[in-house]
Amino acid sequence: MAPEGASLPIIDISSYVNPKASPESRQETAAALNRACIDYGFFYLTGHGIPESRLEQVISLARQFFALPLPEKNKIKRYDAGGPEGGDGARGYQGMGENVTQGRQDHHEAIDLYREWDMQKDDTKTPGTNKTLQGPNLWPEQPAELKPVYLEYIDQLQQVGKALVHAMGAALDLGPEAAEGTATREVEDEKVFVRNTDNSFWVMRLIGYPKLSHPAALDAAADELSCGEHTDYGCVTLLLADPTPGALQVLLKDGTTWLNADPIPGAFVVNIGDMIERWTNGLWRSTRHRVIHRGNGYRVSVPFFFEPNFDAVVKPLGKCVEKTGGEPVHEGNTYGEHLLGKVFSNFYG
Ligand SMILES: O=C(O)CCC(=O)C(=O)O
Ligand SMILES: [Fe+2]
Repeated sequence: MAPEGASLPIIDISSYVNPKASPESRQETAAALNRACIDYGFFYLTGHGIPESRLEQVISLARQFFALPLPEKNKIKRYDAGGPEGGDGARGYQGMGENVTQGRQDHHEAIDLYREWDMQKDDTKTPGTNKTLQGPNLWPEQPAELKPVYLEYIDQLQQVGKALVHAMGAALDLGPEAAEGTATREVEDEKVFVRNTDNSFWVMRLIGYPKLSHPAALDAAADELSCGEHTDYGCVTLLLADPTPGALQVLLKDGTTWLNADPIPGAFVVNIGDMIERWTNGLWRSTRHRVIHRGNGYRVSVPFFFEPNFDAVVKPLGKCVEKTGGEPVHEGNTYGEHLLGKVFSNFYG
């Protein structure tokens, strides 16, 4: 385990949320962010402007949903794409143990929400069925406030995501924003991530973790995992979790030390995903993490995955290739292709 008292860095993003902030304050934020991304790939995010009361409401509504009887939760069950139930293989409620990471069952249940499909639909399907990801979100009827509160929260999160990826572009020293009219999606200036996420194909998971019946001793490999070891496959994750300590653990760069990422009230736990690792040509790594819920209560977390646009081409940025020795780690493909590959392999399969 990590030395007692060790903790992830804290990044205050207010200088990028506030349009009037000084260049000096932005520079300071960008420098701190660069260090956090190099050293950890994980950090706490404060100064985002979403009130703590809203964060508490989001957790409480998710908790109320998971406390419902199973038949009620199964009203929004996720079904395979193309089937008679009208599922799209991705959206909806997933029961306990359906999620698999590295071939092992995870001990959690979840609702998965995605950006609504606003691109052309594949019309080669049988009428009344959906292609993968092309169905509507399945919102629970109960609790009734969940949908309106979450829709507003998702709008707020996208603003935070935008400020954060802007700061990331600055932290990589990609250069000032290109002149208006010349800034296409391919231009690699400090706004490159902002433009390639301006129609973010975001994902949100509401996750419920019951108490494990055979949790491992603190240092041992776990018998039962709440969520197995993985990296996140997208851009940046803004995680909101209830106060349960000791559940989320982050693997430090030494490759052996697990650090508890215990929640700080009002802050998000943020981590970078595989798309940022690819864009930065490995300068910033997506960090491995896992969940082993050893407490007695029922733990709730709500990660928001702020992802690239579905059609964004994600390939190593020239400046990052230069800084890392000149060999690109990937030839590039669209985020949509990458995501579909994940959906078909049960994500962390
Ligand atoms: O519940 C958590 O703390 C983290 C969940 C997670 O890592 C994920 O959903 O990718
Ligand atoms: Fe994760």
